[in-house]
Amino acid sequence: MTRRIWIFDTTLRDGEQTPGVALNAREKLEIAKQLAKMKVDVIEAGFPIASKGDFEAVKTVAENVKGPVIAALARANPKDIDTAWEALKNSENPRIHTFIASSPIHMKYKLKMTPEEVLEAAAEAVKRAKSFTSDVEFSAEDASRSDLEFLCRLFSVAVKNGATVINIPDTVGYSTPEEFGELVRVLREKVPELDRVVVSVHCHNDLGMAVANSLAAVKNGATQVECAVNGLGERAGNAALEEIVMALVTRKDVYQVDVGVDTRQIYRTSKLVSSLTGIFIQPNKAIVGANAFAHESGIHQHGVLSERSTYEIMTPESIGLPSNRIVLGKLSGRHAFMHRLKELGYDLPEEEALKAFERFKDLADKKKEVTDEDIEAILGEQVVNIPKVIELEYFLVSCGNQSIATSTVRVKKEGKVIEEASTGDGPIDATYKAIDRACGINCRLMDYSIKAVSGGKDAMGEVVVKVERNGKIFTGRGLSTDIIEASALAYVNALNKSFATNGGVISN
Ligand SMILES: CC(=O)SCCNC(=O)CCNC(=O)[C@H](O)C(C)(C)COP(=O)(O)OP(=O)(O)OC[C@H]1O[C@@H](n2cnc3c(N)ncnc32)[C@H](O)[C@@H]1OP(=O)(O)O
Ligand SMILES: CC(C)C(=O)C(=O)O
Repeated sequence: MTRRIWIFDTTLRDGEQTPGVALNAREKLEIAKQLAKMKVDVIEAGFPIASKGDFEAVKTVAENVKGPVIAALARANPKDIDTAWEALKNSENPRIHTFIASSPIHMKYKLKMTPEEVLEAAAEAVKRAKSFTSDVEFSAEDASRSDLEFLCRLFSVAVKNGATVINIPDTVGYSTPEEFGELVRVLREKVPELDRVVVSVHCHNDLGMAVANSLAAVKNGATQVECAVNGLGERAGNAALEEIVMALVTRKDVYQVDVGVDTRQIYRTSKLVSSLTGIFIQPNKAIVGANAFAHESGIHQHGVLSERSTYEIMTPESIGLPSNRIVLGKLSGRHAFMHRLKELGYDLPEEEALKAFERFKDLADKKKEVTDEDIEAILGEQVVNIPKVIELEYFLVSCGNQSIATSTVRVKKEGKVIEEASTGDGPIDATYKAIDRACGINCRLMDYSIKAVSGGKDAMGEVVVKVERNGKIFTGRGLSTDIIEASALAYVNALNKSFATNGGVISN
């Protein structure tokens, strides 16, 4: 039989210690309900002595969230413990979590207590908590920097006085995985009482090793892992719940343990926590970052499109994401582009598709991400194949709120390169007049419209113009990340259509 690991979620307690985060009772309840839906084993709802608001929040969670154990934190003193119980007492599964520091630094400078006094306070705290509930967790704060013999005595005292969960925190994220795994192993060996209780770990991420340390602890017999959604927590945060769970699930061959978490709720939980705490998730964050299941480079895209497991070690569906993402950009290749064309419903002859691919690559050089709208726009331009009697080679505009707009354009016309300049009512009018001069024509702009056809600051602008020449109206369309270029291209496109009706001849 495989060992079952308890997932103890501390998003609402240590997670709330993230600088800048404060959750009210309603927000804590919403997150707690989602954590229960995700089937975590324990929800640490808060630290009731901290404030009236946190007391109310823990009480609200305790009274309304069914399923997981609801824990509340308390220092090793009667008032904290009584207050924690007052907040928890209506829960169907209440746990008091009491703690005291055990390292020489913390005992001397912070608590100003001798080791014997700490032992005494721990024993009293656990006893008092036990008078309220059978489920009592005891933590030795800064355990990883404590004297081993003292830590063994402290844990032994806590269990003898009724603790049912013993937690070993790496409070300042100082341990390495080898050291921390060894600490768990040695404690289990030296403190026989630990056989009767849940052995828990609580790792901080100051050196970026919280998850690795927690997993090393699991390898060495820990049966509960304390963690927070999105890795929230004091300073650099706690071990990230989603990383712990997915590591245990994905590498079951290594850890050989089970968890009760419904992993398909991970993504939704992460989003909810991010939006209620206001702490944004970095795109390359493991499991829940926007890029965790996105593929941008051609070789990877080709691999994933042929067989997902080439570059995906877990499925996006397993964390509740509908699908992976093929991001089209300058590093993408033909396979991914053709695949997207098919998804968009285009079945182009190979030659056309390759032409579109070239245009896509040109655009991708100017733009971070090429969206579906960009591709639609590229194809829209390409399908209407107008002979290019004139081509815009170059333009330069100068304008400002205190100066007259001037535009210089270089146009290739019937094989010849012509440069002209003009002033105008704004940069676009000046550019259109300069193009007219270069072509030796006169036409009237009847209509002009512009819209963004994709999102973001680097959105493509699509300009549509209606131009009147010799009594006929021609529509032109231009597309670029630069709106003046889009405007000039639309105008040139309309002119080329007008020349096409005249057998490709430019006449006024
Ligand atoms: C490692 C962790 O994450 S522990 C949890 C940390 N979380 C928090 O601190 C958030 C909530 N905290 C608070 O709201 C406040 O700090 C309170 C309400 C707990 C205490 O506030 P105050 O009474 O104003 O004390 P303050 O925070 O300044 O100092 C902490 C006091 O608790 C004592 N203390 C710290 N840990 C413990 C402990 N585990 N058991 C007993 N006493 C403790 C300190 O020695 C200090 O005592 P002193 O006032 O006699 O010098
Ligand atoms: C209270 C304990 C578990 C803690 O948060 C820590 O040591 O980091």
